Amino acid sequence: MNVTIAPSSVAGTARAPPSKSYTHRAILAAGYADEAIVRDALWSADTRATARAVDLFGGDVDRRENGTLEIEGFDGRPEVPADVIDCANSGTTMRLVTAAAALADGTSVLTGDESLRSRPQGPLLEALGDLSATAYSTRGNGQAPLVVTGPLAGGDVSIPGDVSSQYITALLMAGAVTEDGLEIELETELKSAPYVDITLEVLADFGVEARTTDAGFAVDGGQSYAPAGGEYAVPGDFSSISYPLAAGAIAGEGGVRIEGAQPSAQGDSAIVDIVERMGADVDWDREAGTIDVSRAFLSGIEVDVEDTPDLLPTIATLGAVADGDTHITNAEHVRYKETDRVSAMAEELGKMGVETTEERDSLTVHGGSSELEGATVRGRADHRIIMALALAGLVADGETTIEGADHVDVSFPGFFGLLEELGADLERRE
Ligand SMILES: O=C(O)C1=C[C@@H](OP(=O)(O)O)[C@@H](O)[C@H](O)C1
Ligand SMILES: C=C(OP(=O)(O)O)C(=O)O
Repeated sequence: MNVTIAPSSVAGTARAPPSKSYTHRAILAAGYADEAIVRDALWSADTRATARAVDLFGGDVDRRENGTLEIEGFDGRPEVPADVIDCANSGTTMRLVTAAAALADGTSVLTGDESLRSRPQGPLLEALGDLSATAYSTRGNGQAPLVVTGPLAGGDVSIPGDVSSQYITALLMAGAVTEDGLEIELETELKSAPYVDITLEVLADFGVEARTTDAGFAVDGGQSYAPAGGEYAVPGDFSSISYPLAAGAIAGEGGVRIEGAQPSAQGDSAIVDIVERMGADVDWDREAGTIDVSRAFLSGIEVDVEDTPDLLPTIATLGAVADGDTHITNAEHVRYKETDRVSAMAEELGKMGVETTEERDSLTVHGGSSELEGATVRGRADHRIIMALALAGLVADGETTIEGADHVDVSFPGFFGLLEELGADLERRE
């Protein structure tokens, strides 16, 4: 699907979709449990991949009409899957499920789409191999397809922290049901650290204790997953909220209200502060979970995305509209996502007349020098690139066509419907 957006202003109320990160963890935690109910779950291409893995491990994820997931777990002991586990486009699924597969008494095979088969899995495979499992890449390049043979007893392991925090999440979630537990030593500084905080929060909500240590993290073995009252509810997604929030800041003449924005462990709630620092008029009522934003004159700022890699595409678009330079630093790990998002935003915004300076670890967007020009841009099969370019289309001069826009299904299936409801003038073509 291609989407063409004409210059538009936006106004009205947007409901935040449920958090993708919390949903993945809740589905898998329910899998590790005997049974659990997960309310307000995100049902998207990525979270369906995690649900499929739980099914293949011998659990059963049943989605009711109201969106509630009734999950029968595999009770800490995954079966050897009867089929290859297809993680589709989801890095979170592949990392979390690789560690779960290492608990099975036999061999699992994991694969994914072309993008996922190019992302780094090596450090996690090595960590599992250093424990009692066997884990390797079929091509010997640290990328999927992956073959994992368990079982895993637990022990001490070390792993880099600057490639993906998902390795830590994966080890902590699996470690809790090993015999001996896991002591995880970080070999390098941890990037994307708030995602491990999300994990610790979900584990605690499922009655599992894990902790930070001087060297990294630790989890005792022999624990059971069970949420209080048998139920768990997923909060709203701040990475997704970044798009209507930025739309309001650049094109929200009538003001945009976002609902479902209760505080949680998500580092990406930093987007509220970022748009405010750029000069937008923002009011976040944390108790009510509402954010009100309206259009204002924006100025470029410096933003460190070490903790918040998924915000880079949104910040790049905000920087393109703002006056002056927006300097996005600590961004190397943003190159290991569905696409190399640093280059992708530099190149696609470049087609719209925006000048950028790209370095290995940073992106500077030289905003405000001239008006954005409508252009045909490539979505690069990356949901966040597509959504960030759609924002640019709201304020560009002339029409902007985003090729391959269907991939928003990965994290925000209702994205274009929501933009339309807010008043955006857009057309979909199959
Ligand atoms: O654990 C998670 O839910 C995620 C962790 C982050 O990845 P990295 O830890 O690989 O940076 C983030 O980019 C991804 O969208 C979701
Ligand atoms: C990088 C992302 O997710 P994942 O790592 O799960 O593919 C994302 O949602 O931006």
